Amino acid sequence: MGRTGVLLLNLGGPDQLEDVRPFLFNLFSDPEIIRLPFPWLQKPLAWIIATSRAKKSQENYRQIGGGSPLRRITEAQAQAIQASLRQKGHDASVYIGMRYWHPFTEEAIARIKRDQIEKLVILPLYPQFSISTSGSSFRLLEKLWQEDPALNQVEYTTVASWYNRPGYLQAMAQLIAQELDKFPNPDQVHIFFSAHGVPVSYVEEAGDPYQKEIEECTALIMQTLNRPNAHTLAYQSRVGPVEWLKPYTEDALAELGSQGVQDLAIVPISFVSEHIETLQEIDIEYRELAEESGIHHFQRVPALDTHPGFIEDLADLVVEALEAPPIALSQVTQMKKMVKMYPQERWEWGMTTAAEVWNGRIAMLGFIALMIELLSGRGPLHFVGLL
Ligand SMILES: C=CC1=C(C)c2cc3[nH]c(cc4nc(cc5[nH]c(cc1n2)c(C)c5CCC(=O)O)C(CCC(=O)O)=C4C)c(C)c3C=C
Ligand SMILES: [Fe+2]
Ligand SMILES: [Fe+2]
Repeated sequence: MGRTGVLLLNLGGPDQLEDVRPFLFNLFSDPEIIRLPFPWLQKPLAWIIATSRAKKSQENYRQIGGGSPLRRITEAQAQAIQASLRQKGHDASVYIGMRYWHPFTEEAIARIKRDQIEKLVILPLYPQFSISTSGSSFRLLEKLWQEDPALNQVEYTTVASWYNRPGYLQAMAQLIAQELDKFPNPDQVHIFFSAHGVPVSYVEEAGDPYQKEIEECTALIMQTLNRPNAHTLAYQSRVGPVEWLKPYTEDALAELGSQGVQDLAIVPISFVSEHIETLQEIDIEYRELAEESGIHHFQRVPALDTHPGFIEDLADLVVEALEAPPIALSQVTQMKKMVKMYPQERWEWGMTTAAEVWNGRIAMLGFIALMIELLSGRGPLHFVGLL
């Protein structure tokens, strides 16, 4: 067998406060994160949102030590997977490809080429598939493959999602059980699954399987845990004025508090590492909100990070993927049936030339209004909290 590699895909996060604004710019420049009918608007809008959000976001990163721990944790996960693969007799090199910050996916691909990797497993570190996460990274890789004929020499396979793996479910159940057992009455504790949200339109219009996979994952974890506790699933980290998946975490916490729930264990479910949304949003903001709502005992279940059972399961997943027939990047997006990734075939309201002209005029007016709002500090986007 030739040289083997594993490419771990992840989001990336700012290493220091100065990185926050360019990191946000990269994130909002991604059409899978903000979907605009006019590609030429993408970068100016990304610049505006990144610039206006940077201060608030920097403050959040300051509260967790001045940067994201994501790179450090992902590197530890990569090393642990590599070591586990070696123990299983597979001499593979593990690479990290982040979508919005260093080490970028492009850098990982350059290393893979330099090391003359012949067989590659592409493995997102997101248990569930979303257009906005794994989908965005797959799309970028598709583009890199199209642009560089040398990559055709790499025989690769792709893993779309893996939220139903027994080893992952057991590791999650074990971490939850450990947290429940810290309470005086473990069976009375309400288990609160908090998933990262996405806009409703991703699921209902674009066919993102994310919500379905999150719901199935929650049910499977509860089944594996095999305890009598009540549980809730809600969605956190909403950005912008559009409707996101509901219930929102803040509303569901307030509702449970008003129902008299006092003991609660919150489980971050869409991400396998500690990051800004566990360390800041849950540990600081939601904790405060829960306490105000009367939930006096609020424990957060830690992220998996380098949990040995979890790492071993990912290493097994890599071995299985190497032995199974290869899955192409294009197949992965088709497998998630109906998923329409940007650019969409044609926007309904852009079918006629007249409509195109009007769409352009409206977009230009919107852009001017946005600039005025940014300069004046007043306007509808400030009102709804986006700026
Ligand atoms: C599975 C997890 C994630 C989904 C789904 C997701 C969708 C999504 N995110 C934004 C906007 C932002 N995300 C930000 C940070 C961030 N997002 C995830 C995970 C998912 N995002 C993680 C792990 C992180 C943190 C990385 C780190 O630094 O530790 C941010 C920046 C932080 C902030 O300013 O709040 C934004 C903005 C959208 C719009 C979206 C779906 C469309
Ligand atoms: Fe996000
Ligand atoms: Fe957030």
